[in-house]
Amino acid sequence: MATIITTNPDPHYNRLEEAKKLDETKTGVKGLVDSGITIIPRIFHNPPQNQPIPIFKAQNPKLSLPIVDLSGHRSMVVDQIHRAASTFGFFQIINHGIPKSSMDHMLSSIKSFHELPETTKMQYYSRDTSHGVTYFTNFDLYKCKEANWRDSLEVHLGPTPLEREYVPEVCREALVEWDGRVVKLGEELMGMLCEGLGVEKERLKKMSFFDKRNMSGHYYPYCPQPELTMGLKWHTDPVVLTVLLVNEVTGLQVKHCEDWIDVEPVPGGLIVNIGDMLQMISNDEYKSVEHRVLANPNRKPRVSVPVFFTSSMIEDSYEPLLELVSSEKPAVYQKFTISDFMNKFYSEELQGKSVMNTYKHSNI
Ligand SMILES: O=C(O)CCC(=O)C(=O)O
Ligand SMILES: [Fe+2]
Repeated sequence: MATIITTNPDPHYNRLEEAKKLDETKTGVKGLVDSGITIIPRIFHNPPQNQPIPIFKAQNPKLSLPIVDLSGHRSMVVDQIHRAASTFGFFQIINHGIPKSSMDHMLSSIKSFHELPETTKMQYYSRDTSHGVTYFTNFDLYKCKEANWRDSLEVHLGPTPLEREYVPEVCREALVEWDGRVVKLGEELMGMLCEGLGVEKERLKKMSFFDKRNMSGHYYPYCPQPELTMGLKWHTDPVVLTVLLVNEVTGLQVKHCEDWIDVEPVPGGLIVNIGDMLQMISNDEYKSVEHRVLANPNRKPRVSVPVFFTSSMIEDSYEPLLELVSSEKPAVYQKFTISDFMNKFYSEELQGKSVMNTYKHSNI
């Protein structure tokens, strides 16, 4: 029989009660910090083997993510993006056409939301996403083994038009503007990613593979014991593509050849990463790569704003594109629907790549 390793020697620790207690404060992790705690609750403790060691240092400081200058010659840009997406699964882009002022406005609006007076912010706290706007801590709080030191505001932007009245006023204007800009950029990136694969972008459009977008406004407050927990545990994104805006507080790490590498955000740049669904339909040509965020040891909060692109046709079947399948490179994945994929994703805690792997053909 397998030995069950428990890191919980405290007989009084009750995970569910601790989760409930945190949830009922409706002020998330930031609320804990504001209450002046210096010892983090047990629910945030990672087992020693999952704690980031050496703390705050990547294992391979010499490696860094490719930086792609979108103002370069198109064929060169397509080639660079193709290479980055097939290896790191992550890259940074500069000269992407979104003004710095718009990026700063988006980041400061998300920061302002999380720093609203508790009584105002609490009104948005919920685990019900039906209005398309929710503020919460740890979407998988009741399922995860250990919680992350992070709070989030989640907004469903499209294709169903955003219900503006549900969006907190402090970030409404910035968000609507960001959405408009990021949709254009996402389309442009997807076009180049398709070109790199030799696939017509119209094919994906017809499949509605890229028509939906969700935004998260994450806030990683100061953590008094950052060596014991994570800002966000390692995972891959269960979407097609992610365009990520971050402030200057570092913490994001990307896995590359068994090493964790630090992402040093380029001023004015954006981070782009391939999601599981693009890896699957590209028949493993593009890679959806594991990443994580360290708990923030700085007094200054870390703010990040990913926009996740995915499909709204949740009952349609998707599979590796026929153009990318041959006798030398047979289809790696079976057909999948977004609804089945997401049900599997939400039934587990956010850790690992297990969902994508469940669709692998058994002979691969
Ligand atoms: O905060 C970050 O930089 C990354 C967030 C992320 O990976 C996610 O929300 O999926
Ligand atoms: Fe992610």
